[in-house]
Amino acid sequence: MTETRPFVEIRHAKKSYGSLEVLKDISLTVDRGEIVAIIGPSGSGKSTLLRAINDLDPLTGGEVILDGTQVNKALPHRQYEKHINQMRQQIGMVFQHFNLFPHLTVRDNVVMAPKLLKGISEDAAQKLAEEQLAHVGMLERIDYYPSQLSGGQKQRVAIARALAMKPKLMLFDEATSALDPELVEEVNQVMKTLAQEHMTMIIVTHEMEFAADVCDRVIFMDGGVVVEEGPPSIVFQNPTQPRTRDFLRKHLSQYEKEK
Ligand SMILES: Nc1ncnc2c1ncn2[C@@H]1O[C@H](COP(=O)(O)OP(=O)(O)OP(=O)(O)O)[C@@H](O)[C@H]1O
Repeated sequence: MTETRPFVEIRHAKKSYGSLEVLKDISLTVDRGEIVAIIGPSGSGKSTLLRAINDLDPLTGGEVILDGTQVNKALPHRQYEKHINQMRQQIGMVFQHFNLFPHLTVRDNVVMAPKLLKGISEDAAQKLAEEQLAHVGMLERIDYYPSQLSGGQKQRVAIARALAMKPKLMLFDEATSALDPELVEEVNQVMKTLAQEHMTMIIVTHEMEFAADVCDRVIFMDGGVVVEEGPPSIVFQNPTQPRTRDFLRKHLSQYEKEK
C-alpha cells in the first residue's frame, strides 16, 4: 500500500512566552526516512520547535502528529501522562549536554529506559545495550562511568541510549556544539551511519558542512518562522532574508576556511 500521509506533521505550531512570540504559525512535514536540518540564527526558535515535537516545550497552539497520532493531545492529566510516555518512547532525543546519569555506568545508562519503560527482561535489555553501544563504537567502554569518557564518547553513549528504545524518530538538538572541535567528527560519523540506515532525523545544527553533506532537506528559521526550505544546495545560495544571509556568511566562510 502506498503511504500518502506524512510521517511527521507540524500544523500551525505557535509558541509564546508571555508577549514573546517564539514560534509564529509553523507548518512542516517530514517523511519517513528523511533527514532534515533546522538551521538559523540564535534565538530563531529552532530548539523550541524541536522540543515541541515530543511536547517537552508544549505549544500554545497547533498540532504535532507522528505517524498518524497527535503527540500534543489535550487530555486529563493521567491520560496525558500515559499517552506522552508512549509517544516519547517513539521519539529519541539527543541534547547538547548529553544528560547521562553520572552515578550510573554506560551500561546502566543504556539499560535503564528499556527496562523501566518497556518492561523488557534484564537479559534482553543487556543484549540491547550491548548492540546499541557496539553500533556507536562504545562497547569497550560499557563498564565506565560518564566522568571517565570524553565529550564525544558521552554523546555517542547518549545516542545509544536513545536508540535502545527503538525510536521511530530521532531529534538532535545541537548534539555537537558543546564538543571540542576534534571530537565533533566521531559524533557526526554516528549520525551519518544512522542516516545511511534511513532513520528519520530532525537535526538542529550550526554545522553547514554536515547539513549539506548528510541531510535531505534544510529548513532555515528566523524570528519564529520558516524563511527558506529546500535541498541542501540552498545553503550555498543567497537567501533573501538579511539575517539568514548574515548567518550563512558567518558559517559558510568558516567552512570555506576549514576546507
Ligand atoms: N523558557 C523560556 N522562557 C522564556 N523565553 C524563552 C524560553 N525558552 C526560550 N525562550 C526564548 O525563545 C526564543 C527562541 O529560543 P530557542 O532556544 O528556541 O532559539 P534557538 O533558535 O534554538 O537559538 P540557539 O541557536 O541560540 O540555541 C529566544 O528568544 C529565547 O530567549
